[in-house]
Amino acid sequence: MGSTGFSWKLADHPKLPKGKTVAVVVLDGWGEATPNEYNCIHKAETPCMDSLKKGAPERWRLVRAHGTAVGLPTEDDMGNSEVGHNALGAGRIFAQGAKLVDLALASGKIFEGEGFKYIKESFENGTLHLIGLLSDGGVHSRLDQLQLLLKGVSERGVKRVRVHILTDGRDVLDGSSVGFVETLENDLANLREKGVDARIASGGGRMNVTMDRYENDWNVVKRGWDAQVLGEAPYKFTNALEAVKKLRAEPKANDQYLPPFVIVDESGKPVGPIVDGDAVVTFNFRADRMTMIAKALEYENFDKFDRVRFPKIRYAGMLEYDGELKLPSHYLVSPPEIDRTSGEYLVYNGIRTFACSETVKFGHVTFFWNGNRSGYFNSELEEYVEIPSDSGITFNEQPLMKALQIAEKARDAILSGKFDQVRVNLPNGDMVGHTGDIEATVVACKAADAAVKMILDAIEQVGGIYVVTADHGNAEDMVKRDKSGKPLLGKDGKIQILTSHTLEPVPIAIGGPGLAPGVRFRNDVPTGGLANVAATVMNLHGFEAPSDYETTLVEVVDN
Ligand SMILES: O=C(O)[C@@H](CO)OP(=O)(O)O
Ligand SMILES: [Mn+2]
Ligand SMILES: [Mn+2]
Repeated sequence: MGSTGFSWKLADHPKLPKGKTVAVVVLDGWGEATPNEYNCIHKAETPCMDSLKKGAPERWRLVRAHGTAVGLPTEDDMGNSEVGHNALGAGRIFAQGAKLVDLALASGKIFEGEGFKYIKESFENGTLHLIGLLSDGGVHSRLDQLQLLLKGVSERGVKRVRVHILTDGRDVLDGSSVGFVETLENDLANLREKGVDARIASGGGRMNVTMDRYENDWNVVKRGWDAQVLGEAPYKFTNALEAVKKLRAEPKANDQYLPPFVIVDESGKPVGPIVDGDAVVTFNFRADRMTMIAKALEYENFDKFDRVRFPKIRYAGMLEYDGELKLPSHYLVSPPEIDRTSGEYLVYNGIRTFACSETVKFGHVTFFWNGNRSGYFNSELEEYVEIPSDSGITFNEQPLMKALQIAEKARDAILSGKFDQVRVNLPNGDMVGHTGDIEATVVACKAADAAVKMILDAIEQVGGIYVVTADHGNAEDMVKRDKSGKPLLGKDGKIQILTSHTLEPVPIAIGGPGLAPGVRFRNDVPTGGLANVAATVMNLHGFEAPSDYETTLVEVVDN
C-alpha cells in the first residue's frame, strides 16, 4: 500500500481466531543461562516457568534481547528495559539513543543543531553544567560520549564547565566509580591546560541522587537539585576523587547509593552552583530517569519540592525525553521516532487493553511499550494501572516487591472479560538483581514465578492465551566472568558481583486453552529477537501484522 493509502486496519489472520483474551507477561531481567550457583533463576523454585520450558518444546524458545537486535550500537551492549520494551511494543528495530548520539558526535551534527546553538549562547558569559551518569554502562549514558561532548564544547568557545556526576555501580561493577572519576579528572585537567576552567562540581549515587523515575520519590531529585543548583549537600570535599573514595568507606555507601556531595574551594565555597545565565545539559540519552530532573530544570510552575531558587538558564537534554510533553524543549539529538506501535494498531482494531506494573516499572509497559509515548491512545479502550512501589528502600529488603498485587490486578482484569489484552511487567528479577544480593534475588525470582502462575491460572479459566517473555537478562547471572566464563575474583579474593543486565537471550513461551492446536514456533527465525514478539502477539489476537514489522515467530500447522 502506498503512503497515501495508509490504514490502521489490520488484515484478518487467515487461520487464527479473534476474541481470545491474551495475557502478555514480561519478566523484567529474566535471561536464560547455564545453571550454576550464580544463576538465581536456576537456584529459585520456579515451577511455573520450568513447566513452560519443559512442557511444550514447540511453544518455548529463546529470543535475542541485546545488541543490534534491539537497536544498540554493538553486540557487546547488554539489553535494557527501554530498548527491550520499545522492541517488544513496536515490532521493529529502531536505532536507539546510544547509537543516535554516537552518530551525531561522529558526524559533528550534534554541534550544528538547534539545541547546541541554544546553549552556546551562554558560553561567553556563563558556565556550562553537564549533569549525568558517569560510567561506560551504555544503558543511560556513556563516558566516551561525555568526553567527546567536552572536547566539542571546548573547541567551540566554552569558558567554564562544571560536571555534576552521578556514580553508577548498577550498569557497571560497584567500585568502578573511582576509575571513572580519575579518567574524568584527567580530561578536565587537560581542558584546564587549554584555558577552559573545567571542574567537577557535585556528585552522588544514581539511586540516591537525581535519577529516580516515574515519580517514585521526588526526594531523590531534590537531593540532586540541592547539590547541583544550590551548592548544598551534607558532604563537602575539595576534590571528587577523595569524595567518592571517602564516602565509599564511610558511611560505606556503594556507588549506586553514594550520598550527595558538593566540591568546595579552599574557603568552603561550592565551586559550581547553577546560576542565572548558565547553560545546563543533562547528558544521559535514556529518558525514564531524566524526565523528573528535566521538569525541575525547565518548568516555571513546579510544586514537587521547594527549589528555593529557580535560576534562569538555557537547558538542553542530550535527547528529547518525552515527545508528548515536548520535554525538554531543547535537546542536542533527536530521539528515535518510534511510530505505529503494536499498541496503537491494536487499539485502532478494537482490542481493549489493560496494562499494569508497579511504579518502578510502570512506564516500561506503557511509555516504553508505546514508543516513548505517555498516556492512552484511546481511553475508552485502555486502562493502565500503577501499583505504588515502596520508596526509600533497596529492593533486596523487599524482594517480593508488588508481584502478587500486580498478578491480582491482571487476574481480575482477565476474569472481568473487559479486556482482550492484559499486559504486565513483573520487576523482581531485575530490581533485586541490581542490588547484587544473591539470596534476595532467589526469593525475588520465586515471587515472579508465583505471579506468572496466578496470571496463567486466570487465562486457563477464561480459555485465553498467554505469552510469557522477558526484556533482557539480569538475575540469571550474578557474577562477573572472564572471557572463558570463569567467575572473576576481586582484589579481596571474593567473586565480583554483577549488578548489571547481561547479554543473555530471554525465553518466550506461548500457550493456554485458547491457543489453536496447530500453533507453534517456526524454526526458520533462528535469530529472532524481542522485535519479533509484536507480530506474534498480533497473530494471537487474530490479526496479520503490518508488512514492515519484524516477522512473527509462530506458524499454524494443520493437525
Ligand atoms: O534501573 C535502570 O535504570 C536500568 C539499569 O540502568 O534497568 P532497566 O533497564 O531494567 O530499567
Ligand atoms: Mn528491564
Ligand atoms: Mn534493570
